Amino acid sequence: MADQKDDVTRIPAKPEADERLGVLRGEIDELDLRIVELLNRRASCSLEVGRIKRGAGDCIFKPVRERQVMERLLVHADSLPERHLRAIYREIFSSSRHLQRPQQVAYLGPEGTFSYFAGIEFLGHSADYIPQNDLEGVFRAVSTGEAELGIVPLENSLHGTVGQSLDLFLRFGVSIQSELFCKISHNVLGMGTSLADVRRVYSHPQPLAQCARWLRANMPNAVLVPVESTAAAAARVQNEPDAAAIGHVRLGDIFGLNVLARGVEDLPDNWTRFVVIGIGGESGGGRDKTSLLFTLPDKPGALSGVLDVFARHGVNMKKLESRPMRSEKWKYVFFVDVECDLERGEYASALAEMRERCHTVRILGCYPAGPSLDVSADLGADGPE
Ligand SMILES: C=C(O[C@@H]1C=C(C(=O)O)C=C[C@H]1O)C(=O)O
Repeated sequence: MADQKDDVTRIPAKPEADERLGVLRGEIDELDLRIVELLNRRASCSLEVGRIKRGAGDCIFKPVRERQVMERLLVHADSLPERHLRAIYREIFSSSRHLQRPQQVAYLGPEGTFSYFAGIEFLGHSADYIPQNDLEGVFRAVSTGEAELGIVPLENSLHGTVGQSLDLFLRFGVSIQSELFCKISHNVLGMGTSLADVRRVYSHPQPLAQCARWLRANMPNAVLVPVESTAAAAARVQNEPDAAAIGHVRLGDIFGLNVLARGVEDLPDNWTRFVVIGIGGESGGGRDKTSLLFTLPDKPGALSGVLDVFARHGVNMKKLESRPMRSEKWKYVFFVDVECDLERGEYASALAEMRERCHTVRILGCYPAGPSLDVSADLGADGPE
């Protein structure tokens, strides 16, 4: 009781509260003007950086620099939660890049795929997102210059490599500029209101695989139909009341569908690693990962010889994958991720040794280790901190 009374006495009387609100709002108005003035000054600096980059034929997107800017500022996050500061700066960077040169980002469309949300979450709203019908379209758009950047899924924590993405690196001379890890959650969406009425479930093969057990247990009679993307599945379902799509929860808003079941992935810790592809990339320090591919002579010890080069030079290998070469049957190309910048001077002799042992070595990109982002959040349901 005493507490309640104290609470009541602490609330200022109405005229007093109004006066205080007026003062606070006056302060906010003043601060906003200063923020905008500073943002304008920042934009002018960025425009000049852009002119210098264009003069030198340099790329616009500098993920290492962006990470440095962000890390320096996060130390100062105080009343503003870190997550909010990151979101604000994601948009400042997005605007800044756009001012330097409007950026087209190709992705596997249509709007509403996980690639789309990964792009927005990482590169912000000032880029122009150009949907492509398939992953090949994303690589092609970047290699022809139709898009400055592309966003492609490379691997999933439950289902491994997206083989098609790796294969496309063999056909297109694009490089990896950055990576990001996205938490993925799947939902069943349809025009109806009950799972029991669903006869067909459309989705991309990856989500169908990631939800296989749940689907067998909860929709045993539905036929699973693989299609080009999760959002393409949602588009189809608009005209088929006895069908459902599996994908991002916000496909419901985009395509006017009901969410029939949420979080239907077989294991909740479901992450996809995406990479941002472009032509060339950022040079200089601060890059802590390298992706490369190599082909080997057909003789005993060829692969172990390359792995030995890594071991002797203290290079930590994170991933090794072989894919068919396609141009020659029963020949393979190896894709490797290592935990260092292989273009740095200290690894020059390791690279030279590798080149001696391999038929071909191609560095796909050196880039900063990527952030982990939750792209699955239903923004409407995103509560306070
Ligand atoms: C301003 C620059 O260009 C881009 C925008 C950045 C920013 O707004 O801080 C940082 C890196 C680049 O992606 C820069 O290279 O410094």
